[in-house]
Parts: sequence; structure tokens; C-alpha cells
Amino acid sequence: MRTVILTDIEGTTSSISFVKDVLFPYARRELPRFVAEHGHEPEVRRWLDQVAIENGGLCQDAMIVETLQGWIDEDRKHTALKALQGMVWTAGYRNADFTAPVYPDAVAALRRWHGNGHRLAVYSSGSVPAQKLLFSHTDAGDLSGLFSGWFDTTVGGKREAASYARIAGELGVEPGAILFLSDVVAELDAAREAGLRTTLVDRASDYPEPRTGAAAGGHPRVTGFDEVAVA
Ligand SMILES: CSCCC(=O)C(=O)COP(=O)(O)O
Ligand SMILES: [Mg+2]
Repeated sequence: MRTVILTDIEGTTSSISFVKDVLFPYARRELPRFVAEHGHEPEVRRWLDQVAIENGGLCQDAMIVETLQGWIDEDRKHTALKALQGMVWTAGYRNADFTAPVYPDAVAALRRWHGNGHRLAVYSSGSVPAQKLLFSHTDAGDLSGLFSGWFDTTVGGKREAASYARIAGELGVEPGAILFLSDVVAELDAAREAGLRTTLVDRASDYPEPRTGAAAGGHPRVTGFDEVAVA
């Protein structure tokens, strides 16, 4: 069976600055209006209530929004925040406020691997709807059709080996049949612990200090998708 390629997004297929300087500020700015307009809808309320409960009980929407904005500033990978961010970004993509840059080497390799019969899947802290939005609205057009698997933190955290075992189970393949690409060594460590193959994507534009030797954690290291060795 051909290797299944599982990829991270931020710092791997797309720049960290797009997420930090475009997506996060957009969500931060638009959240108050989004919650005021959609806070009564069950799919939105469910996540707002979860934030309220974690904040010690009932609180007003204005306080929930403030909490969420604080989590954006801290780059918390909280499932409720990620679900709500995804909903807010929907308007951004639909109104063409922005499109998602995907590194050209990643676009080319993803197309090539797909064309060669490899299954492609995404594992990101961004919610699955947010992942689908991003790959449907890239600078290179709609790439969402290349992927047949989408995973977010509802399968578990990206630094936990159990999450990767679950992903392998959902994809219906042995862990060793999956190659995971990420810019975060701790994520690769967890994937390797679960038996996945791994490669550190160490892009100079995202990481000016190259992570070579011990800093690569023993994972194969590439500076772009064109260097990835897919068995
Ligand atoms: C789905 S795009 C937004 C990505 C995001 O919210 C995020 O936190 C990035 O996490 P990743 O796991 O892709 O590094
Ligand atoms: Mg990343």
C-alpha cells in the first residue's frame, strides 16, 4: 500500500505569519460581532457554554468573548476556541477578505503525491471546518479535493501519541504506513511514539534558526516539501 501522507498546516503547508498575522487578528476582531449575531445558535452556544463552564460557571457573553480573545493572544489550542475561530473565518473567506497562502513547493508535492495514488490527510489544531475552508480558498485555488482525511484536536492533542494511533485507526492503516509532516518536534515525537514515520519541515521563512542535529529530535529534516522522501 502507498504511504499515507498526514500533514500539519501552520508552519508546514502554510506560513506561521498567515495564521498569526491574518487569521488570528481577524478572529479576534470579529468575535464580538459574531457572538452577538450568532450566539443563540445551538452549534455556537455549545462552544460558548463550554468556555463559560471552564471559567467557573455562568458568565456573560462579553466575558466569554474576552476570555476567547485572551486565548487567541496566548495561541491556546483549545477545541472550543478553534471551532469558533473556524466559524468566524468562514465570513472572511467568503467575503474574499483573504485567501490562504500555501507554499508553492507544498502545492506541487501535494498534487504530485495525490496523482501518484497516495492518500493525503490533514492533522491541525485548527478545526476540521477551518481546515476545509483554508484548503478550499488557497492562492493556488481549491486544493481540498486532494485530501481524503481531516483531523483536529477532537481526536486528541497533537503532542499525544494516542491521537496518532486514533488517526491510524480512523484511516484504517498501520501506523507505519503513515508519514507525518510537521514543523513542531514535539508533535513528531508523539507521532513517532505511536509508530508513524515522521519528517520535520524546517522552513527558513518560519524558522530563521535552522533546527539541525539534536534540535531536529532525530527526525528526518527538510526545508520544503520537494525534499520529502516518500517511500
Ligand atoms: C486550519 S487553519 C488555522 C490553524 C490554527 O488555528 C492553528 O492553531 C494552527 O495549528 P497547526 O496545528 O496547524 O500548527
Ligand atoms: Mg504547525
